[in-house]
Amino acid sequence: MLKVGFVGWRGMVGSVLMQRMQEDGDFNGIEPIFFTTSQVGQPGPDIGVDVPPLKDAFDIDALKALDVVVTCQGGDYTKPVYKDLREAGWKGYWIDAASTLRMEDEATIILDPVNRKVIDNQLAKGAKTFVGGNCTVSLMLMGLGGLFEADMVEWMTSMTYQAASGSGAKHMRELLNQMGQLRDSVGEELKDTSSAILDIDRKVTAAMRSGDFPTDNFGAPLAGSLLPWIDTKLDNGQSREEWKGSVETNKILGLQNNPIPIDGLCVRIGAMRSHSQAFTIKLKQDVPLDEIEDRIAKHNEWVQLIPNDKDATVAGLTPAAATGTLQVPVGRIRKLNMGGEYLSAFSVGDQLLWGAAEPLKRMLKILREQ
Ligand SMILES: NC(=O)C1=CN([C@@H]2O[C@H](COP(=O)(O)OP(=O)(O)OC[C@H]3O[C@@H](n4cnc5c(N)ncnc54)[C@H](OP(=O)(O)O)[C@@H]3O)[C@@H](O)[C@H]2O)C=CC1
Ligand SMILES: N[C@@H](CC(=O)OP(=O)(O)O)C(=O)O
Repeated sequence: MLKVGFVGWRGMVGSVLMQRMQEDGDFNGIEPIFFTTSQVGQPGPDIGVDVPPLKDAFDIDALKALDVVVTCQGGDYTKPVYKDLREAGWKGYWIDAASTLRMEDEATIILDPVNRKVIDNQLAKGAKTFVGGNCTVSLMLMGLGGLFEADMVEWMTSMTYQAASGSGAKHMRELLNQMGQLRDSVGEELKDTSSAILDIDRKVTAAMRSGDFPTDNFGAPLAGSLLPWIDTKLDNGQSREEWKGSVETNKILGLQNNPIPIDGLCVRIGAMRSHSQAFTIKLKQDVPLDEIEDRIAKHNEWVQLIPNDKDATVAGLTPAAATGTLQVPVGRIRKLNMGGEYLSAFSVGDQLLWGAAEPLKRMLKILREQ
């Protein structure tokens, strides 16, 4: 029975992973051992089977006894511990949600409905390090995997609308506090349906700009606004999040030697936990729309084709519709005015499921089936 250590299981991503593993009975047939960076000795989580008290996540000897480490603890944990553990001679499997190791040669980015062949090849070569992809990248590939599989994409832009959860739990709380503060600033005026909307707007804007508006986490108002920058700046003017779109996609697809150009702008919006993306895709050839839709729809069981009409779009192609589900709706598929090779599409997906926890959960299952 595989001895599997879980680190970061009580965080936001880790909690989603625990929930999904319980739903699918994934704790049966493994020996789960739970680790912590702050609560050593406390009881482990209730997962329906007995588990020992929490162990120290920095105890290299305890980690060395494991066959698999699954970590959702973040890069600050991965950075020192992975190195120390490998240097101590550990040959087990490391499955990680953090971005730290993704672009390392020894790491495979995991998204098995898209790159199962790459994963299997790496396993056959003895690879031991498997890392979940960036959330926008994984969600884009889950939605448009059919086009990449058919080698139809010459280049692509992705303009994102990313949810607060991508920055963490504190940011989700801050977004809600911002929303509440905006609403409260005009509570009386909203009760009076004849009050002037421009007065309401002026008050809301003043509230957003006031010194007591809660912005400690985002650094600026997000509710009623947006933030067209995610992560740090690179020398070429891209944000790191934008850079990941290209390098991670091509690594997942095994195309590092002949990469598909992908770029765009990443924007934080006031959604809670589903990321959306608008794509402009330059196809290699002018392919009829019905063939394109067919390839997208048949690629995997989670992609959900949304007809390009208003009712279907506002009902099904939104964060409100996708959150909490494994579905990846893709819609607004149409040819652009620029010509038959130019395609638009829009996708939505829960960034804590396919964007974070689900690929890790599935990788553990792949290891068990070996
Ligand atoms: N947020 C996201 O969208 C994505 C995140 N990731 C990766 O996953 C990592 C973890 O992200 P996320 O889950 O958002 O981080 P969290 O901040 O929710 O959790 C991280 C750790 O914080 C500790 N912690 C301290 N206080 C609490 C508390 N009150 N409740 C729960 N945990 C607490 C826990 O460690 P302990 O039990 O040891 O104290 C926990 O494992 C990220 O750093 C990133 O690398 C990857 C993809 C997407
Ligand atoms: N950066 C993503 C979330 C995330 O954690 O990404 P990564 O796994 O690449 O660090 C966002 O802000 O929406």
